[in-house]
Amino acid sequence: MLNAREQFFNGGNGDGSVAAGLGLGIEITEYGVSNGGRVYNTTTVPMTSASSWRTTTTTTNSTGNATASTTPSSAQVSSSAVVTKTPLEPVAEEDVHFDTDALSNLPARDPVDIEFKELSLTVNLGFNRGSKEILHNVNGKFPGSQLIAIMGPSGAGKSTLLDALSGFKTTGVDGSILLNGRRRDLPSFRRMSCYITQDDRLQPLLTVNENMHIAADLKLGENVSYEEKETRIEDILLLLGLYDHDQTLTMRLSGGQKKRLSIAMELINNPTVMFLDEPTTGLDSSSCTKVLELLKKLTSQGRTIICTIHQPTAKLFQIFDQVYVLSAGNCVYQGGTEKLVPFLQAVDLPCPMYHNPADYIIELACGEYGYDKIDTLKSATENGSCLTWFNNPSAVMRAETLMRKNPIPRRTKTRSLENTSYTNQCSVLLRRGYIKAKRDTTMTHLRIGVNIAVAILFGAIYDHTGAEGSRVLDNYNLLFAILMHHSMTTMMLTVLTFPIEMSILLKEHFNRWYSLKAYYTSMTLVDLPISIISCFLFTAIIYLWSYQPMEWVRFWMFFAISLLTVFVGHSFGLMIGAWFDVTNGTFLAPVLTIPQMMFAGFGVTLRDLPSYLKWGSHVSYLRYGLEGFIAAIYGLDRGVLPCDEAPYCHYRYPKKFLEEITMSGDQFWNDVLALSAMTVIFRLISFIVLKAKIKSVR
Ligand SMILES: Nc1ncnc2c1ncn2[C@@H]1O[C@H](COP(=O)(O)OP(=O)(O)OP(=O)(O)O)[C@@H](O)[C@H]1O
Repeated sequence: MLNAREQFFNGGNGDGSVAAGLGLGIEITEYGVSNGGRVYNTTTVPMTSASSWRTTTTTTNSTGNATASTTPSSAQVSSSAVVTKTPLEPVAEEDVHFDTDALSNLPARDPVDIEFKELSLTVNLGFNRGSKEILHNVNGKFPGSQLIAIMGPSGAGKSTLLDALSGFKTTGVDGSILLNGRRRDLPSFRRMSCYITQDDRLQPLLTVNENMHIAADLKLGENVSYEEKETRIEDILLLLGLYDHDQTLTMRLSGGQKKRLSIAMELINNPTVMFLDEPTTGLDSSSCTKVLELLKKLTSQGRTIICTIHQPTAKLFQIFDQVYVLSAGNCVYQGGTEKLVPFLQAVDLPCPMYHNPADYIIELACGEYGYDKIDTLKSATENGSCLTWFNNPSAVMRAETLMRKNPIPRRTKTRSLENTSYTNQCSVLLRRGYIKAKRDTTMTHLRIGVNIAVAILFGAIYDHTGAEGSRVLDNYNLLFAILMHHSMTTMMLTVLTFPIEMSILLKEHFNRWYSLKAYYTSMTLVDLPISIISCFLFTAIIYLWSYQPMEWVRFWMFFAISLLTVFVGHSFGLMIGAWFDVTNGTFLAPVLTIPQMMFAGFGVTLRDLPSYLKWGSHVSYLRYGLEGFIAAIYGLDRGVLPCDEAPYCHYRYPKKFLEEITMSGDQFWNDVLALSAMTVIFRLISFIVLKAKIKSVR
């Protein structure tokens, strides 16, 4: 005899037969018995073709958890198996193929039961605005090896609950979270779990295969052989239907493929608990089904998978084992998906005919049928404490039983959360950075191209200014323009691109791929060659074209100041990019550069600055850059300048020019020191800001 849920989703009549609706669809009727009464619920699922049926065999394991396997064959019925039928998607040529055999190569995990009691989460609303409680003492139990959906209307607190359970959010969290009956030890829990964000934070310029290898090298480390990593990657790609796309750039993948790649990358170290924030958002119904079916398969090996989902269709809803529904931070239902209709009947809020129960409970949770109904549901579920509506309530183990059944988890000696050493992390991240840089049209190609183009433009405008005594002021303008170019281009590029990188950093760092220190070191090192190459090309072109003094020592001094200005600009941009989002960053970067220009000694000489503003010139990196350029071009006792273009040559003697701009031309090493110190200070601040940012989102 089919149970209520199976009949609801299959349209079966209790004997395995299906009520078909003459090609338009199938009418599905669910009925369950609760409190002595019948619950009726019908819905219509469109049917693509009469022949497209797949048989799902649902077996019940010893813990009462349902496991499902899908075959395209005709029904197989055994005493312990219930045969259900679901419409099969038309198989397109490029349709995804999940190789379930590959699943058997992934080591199974010991299931972990998650329980939370009186869980509340309060956020600070900012200075003088007080705080707000988002989760209100909710309770719940997520048994191991199950696919669990956290549902609820928008703003109900789904993501917040997921954040609290995964340990992504720790500030303002109150109450207890138990793993197999014991209080959660966050570091060990983070070692066994992963969090997959709603937006696919993937490296777009790497292929699927490269992304997988980087993840494997970061998560499995040097001790696992290449062959072993390769086998695991192959298995996961086969399992997730990505094997045929392993040479495709991630940015060219479809939404569903990106989602599967996010899952694939986290599967490499085989987590026991997986948290997914809205894995189906932005996907078409077929991709949604594929992603959820895949997750369901993963639970069969002991993994507990918890995802938030907005409002699943009837077809998607049936894939979940258990559902947890929130309304304004309170639990309004917890239990098996098949028990939802009987539950609603039991609380006297029967699901109307032709209504998807998932839709109906959300409507109730939204308060569409009155806010008193929310209170009714909340008290019926005892804010998540009630286990009556679980698929198999008698199989749900109490915390004490779980504690006795599961040994005390081993404590690891290492304090570090990452699986591999700092040097391994740096070398893998450097490799990833190198691949990205090679393909990055903005940070590499455009940057080098812009440097060449601007150098040519400046060269054409300031042709010969470096050698001609009558054009010293033009040359001075050129030096300042070069300075602005070096600082602004790198700064703005960083301000615009770093926030995107930041979101990937947050995800990967939380999932323990690498430490912030390793990330920062590799990021700094990856940028070095690009900065040096683009700066050298620029310097060579402009130096020759504008006829600056043909002395090697002056050339290298000029190049050194240019490069240091690039480093300061990059570090300054990084500081702003780490602190602010793109909008605020693009506004602030130029705004903060203007005072630096004012204090550079270019418009107003350093001598003429009001005494109370003199400090400004000491903190302006443009001042040190300009002074360094002047030392390189007009310092070192440069001789008399030729004056071929004009009869009157005011600055024939460079010393006179130096006097007028109140620069001595012998401060080169001080300027180098000041620029280097500023680079280090800005880098240090950026690191601290990044660290604080990572902490603050939690
Ligand atoms: N840091 C915060 N400061 C203030 N309010 C917050 C903060 N974080 C979350 N909230 C509020 O908490 C409530 C729950 O947010 P949450 O993102 O968990 O909802 P959700 O159910 O996941 O919604 P959605 O489905 O729309 O993503 C919302 O009203 C949200 O505005």
